[in-house]
Amino acid sequence: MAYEKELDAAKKAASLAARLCQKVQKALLQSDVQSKSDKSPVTVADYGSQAVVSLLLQRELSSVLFSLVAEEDSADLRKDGSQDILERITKLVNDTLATEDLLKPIDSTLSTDDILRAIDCGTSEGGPNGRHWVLDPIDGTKGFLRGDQYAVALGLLEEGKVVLGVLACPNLPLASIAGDKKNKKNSSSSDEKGCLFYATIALRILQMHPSLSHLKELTLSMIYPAPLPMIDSQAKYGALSRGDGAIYLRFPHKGYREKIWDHVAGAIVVTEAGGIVTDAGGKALDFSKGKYLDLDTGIIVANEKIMPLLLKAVRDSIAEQEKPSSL
Ligand SMILES: Nc1ncnc2c1ncn2[C@@H]1O[C@H](COP(=O)(O)O)[C@@H](OP(=O)(O)O)[C@H]1O
Ligand SMILES: [Mg+2]
Ligand SMILES: [Mg+2]
Ligand SMILES: [Mg+2]
Repeated sequence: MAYEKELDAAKKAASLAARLCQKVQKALLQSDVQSKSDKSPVTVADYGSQAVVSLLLQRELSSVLFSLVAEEDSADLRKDGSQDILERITKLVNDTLATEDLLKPIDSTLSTDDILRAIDCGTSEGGPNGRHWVLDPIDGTKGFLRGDQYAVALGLLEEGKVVLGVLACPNLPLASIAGDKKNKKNSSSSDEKGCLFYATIALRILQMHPSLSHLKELTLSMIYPAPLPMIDSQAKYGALSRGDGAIYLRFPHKGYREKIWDHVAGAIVVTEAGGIVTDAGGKALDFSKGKYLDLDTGIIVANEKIMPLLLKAVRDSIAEQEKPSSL
């Protein structure tokens, strides 16, 4: 199978990073001193997750050329007064790595400098040539803070195309989130949470992986339309890929520039499940332009039956809004 080694490494990295995030989210929710405006636990988890993925991918793949386009960088951690937070992140990463029975064990305790370096491996600009890993260490920061949905989203670009994606969604129920009673009645696992979606190009049949026991893996099939509750992060792409819903429309405010790490992993998970991801003009997303997506108006995700009608409805609606008012 193409990308087998890369997929194994990516699943392991995203699962382990998700474990780190779960630990921080649990502590955040249990903390008496928690205040809604306190963003520091998110920061710790974002940096920690990015360091874990960066370290794991490099150890498992040991390739000379390693390019990672990731959301976070270490600039703030290098400023005066950041030593405490950096030490917290370093401990968190070391503790997380120590819990894993890694094929190639991380042999020594990592220093704060090792952590800074691992985070800064993610400063690649991406682009149309070669291989680039793309990481959102915590997608859905708002959901994470609320104790709700978030995802560790990791993808691989080859010559500008997405060839692999992994979405670890620790809080996403295994059962459909569509409120579909028929679906839930037959499921003994409706209270279980934690999903790992993954796809490589042209891999449609997915298997269980025993070493990833804390996140269940899911076979993808994008078929059933149903209304979904609002959820944060690329867990939306995961939910659509398994048929919880059939349409995802994302129309940010004018001038907002979408980043590739918010869509790479989700896009391949959906397309390999038989769905389509385009911009409002019906063009496939182009991940080859660097960190940002250059797209027309918004992002539309649907299955192939609905897509033509949906695109027309979106275009009509945009045209209607742009019509000069008769008043
Ligand atoms: N005003 C805005 N419009 C659209 N997307 C935004 C936004 N502000 C932030 N985002 C991006 O949307 C992502 C969350 O997506 P969603 O809204 O689907 O949960 C955020 O990822 P992070 O949480 O990784 O920063 C962030 O990159
Ligand atoms: Mg994001
Ligand atoms: Mg993020
Ligand atoms: Mg962010």
